[in-house]
Amino acid sequence: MSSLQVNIVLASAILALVAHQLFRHNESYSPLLHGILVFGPPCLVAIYAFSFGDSPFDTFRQALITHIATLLSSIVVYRLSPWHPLARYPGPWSHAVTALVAGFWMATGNRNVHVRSLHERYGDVVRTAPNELSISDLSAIPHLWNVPRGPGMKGVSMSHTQVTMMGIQDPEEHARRRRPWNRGLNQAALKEYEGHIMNRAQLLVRRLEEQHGGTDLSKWLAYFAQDVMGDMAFGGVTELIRDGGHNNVFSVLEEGMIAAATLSQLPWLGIYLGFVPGVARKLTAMIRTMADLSIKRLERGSTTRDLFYYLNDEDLPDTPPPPPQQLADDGLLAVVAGSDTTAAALNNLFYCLLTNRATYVALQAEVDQVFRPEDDPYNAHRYQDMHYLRAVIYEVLRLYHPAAIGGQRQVPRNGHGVTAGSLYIPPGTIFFMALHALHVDPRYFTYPKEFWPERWLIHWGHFRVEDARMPAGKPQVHGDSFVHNDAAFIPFGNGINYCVGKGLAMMEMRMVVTALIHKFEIRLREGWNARQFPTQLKEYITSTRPELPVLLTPRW
Ligand code: HEM
Repeated sequence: MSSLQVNIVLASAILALVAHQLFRHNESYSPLLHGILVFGPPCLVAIYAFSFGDSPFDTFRQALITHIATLLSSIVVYRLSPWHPLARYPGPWSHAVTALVAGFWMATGNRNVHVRSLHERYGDVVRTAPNELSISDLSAIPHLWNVPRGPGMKGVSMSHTQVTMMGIQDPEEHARRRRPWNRGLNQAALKEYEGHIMNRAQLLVRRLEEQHGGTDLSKWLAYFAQDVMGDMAFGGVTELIRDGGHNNVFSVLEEGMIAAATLSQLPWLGIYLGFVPGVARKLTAMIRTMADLSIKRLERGSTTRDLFYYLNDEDLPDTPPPPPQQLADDGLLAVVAGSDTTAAALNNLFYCLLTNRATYVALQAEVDQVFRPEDDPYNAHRYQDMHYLRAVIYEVLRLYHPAAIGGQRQVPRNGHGVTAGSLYIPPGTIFFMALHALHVDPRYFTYPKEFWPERWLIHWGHFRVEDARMPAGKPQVHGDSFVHNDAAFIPFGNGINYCVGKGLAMMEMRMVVTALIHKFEIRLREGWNARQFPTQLKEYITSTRPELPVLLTPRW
């Protein structure tokens, strides 16, 4: 090797170490900056070698190889070193080396189960990626909700500049974008939507009455949730309950979800893929379809007060309307956050009911107490006193949380970090509140992995634990040994980013469950292996909806 070549290798290696430090201090998702840090130093070295008469192309190739090899080695060594800010937190070394491992788990749909197993092994705070913690420390969590959102949604949107409200990291900008959502989903607005939801629930019942010989309930529940969100977000673009699923514009959602979930762990990859036409086709189709629907809704104008009416500031005539791109982003968010979550929750709920006959019978008794055979079971006002129904819904949300990746946050890079109880989270750290792990933690819930709605009624003081029915095959629990910690149940999140659609979701779930239980005797199709359902349940951004074959017999 000539002395010039030695100089080239040395210079490239030193510049790579400098580039790593620059990148570490100014973490950015800008592809331009990444390009400068990766290709800039080898270019400088090539120019230097050229001045000595060396071929710039050969030098550039050699410098680039040295630069990338040194950069990667430096990153790996730093991430595993005791100087890394997250070095003190336990976790598998493979997760500390690269976020690709977390991306892999997300792509399998089993990330939550995996994270729960990591918490069982390593404790309440686990390093799940080089710069990421998962937190299930209940004393810390209440202090963490108002930390700004993490960068995951940049990957989902495949852009570092254009994200939905859920991806806005600046708290002030988020609060501004959230205002129309708050107006469009508050109690007064929900009252206006009741009629729409009732129409959809009535149509659902009528169509189910026609399904002689059985049907896949999962499909109908999804049609219901998607038609409702189509009404809310785009002024009624779909008639899935009426016409069936062919031409279902929302099927792109399901297809794009695996890519979206994976890229939420690897935002930089999502941003790069956004520049490559044809890659992540399904995700791009999902984003484009929702944008088209928003544009069509804008062109049609509003005929009714739906969520879009508020998102478009039509209730504030003196306010200029938001830019169309913002509406397209909001429409996409409404449909992803609002339809898939509710559909999955309903599907899981009926699975739990149909595999727990005693619970089904108890719920049916409550429904029959409130609604006589000749009554219409769509009166939302009367759901308020249906405590067993609420307990069943809560129990399903606890056990099978449908918004799997809720709760990602990032401590601002330019501050002092966040102290929450005994926990210190350094600046720049991304973290998740491990909702699923909390929901099934035996420190907070007795028989945590059992579907047992009675736990809520005991907790609310409706009866004593001694008088309660236990989960099948479980010994009777007495007095103080019953554990129920409400603070560990956070299905809709909390703080400034909590789920703005909670009221709508609860109204939809109450109405559909009450209507179906009131109108039908529902059984699982004979011979169907119910045990396969939980194994088919995957969590991407929202959970999947495995098939649920049922037989519905009208009761009256
Ligand atoms: C069972 C159903 C649902 C569950 C379990 C659920 C759960 C969640 C969770 C956990 C979050 C994240 C909170 C956080 O990061 O702190 C969230 C956010 C959100 N949800 Fe829901 N959700 C449901 C239904 C709905 C519905 C029907 C809508 C209606 C549009 C909706 C709209 C939203 C929106 C817009 C956000 C983002 C809020 C923000 O960024 O400020 N959700 N939801």
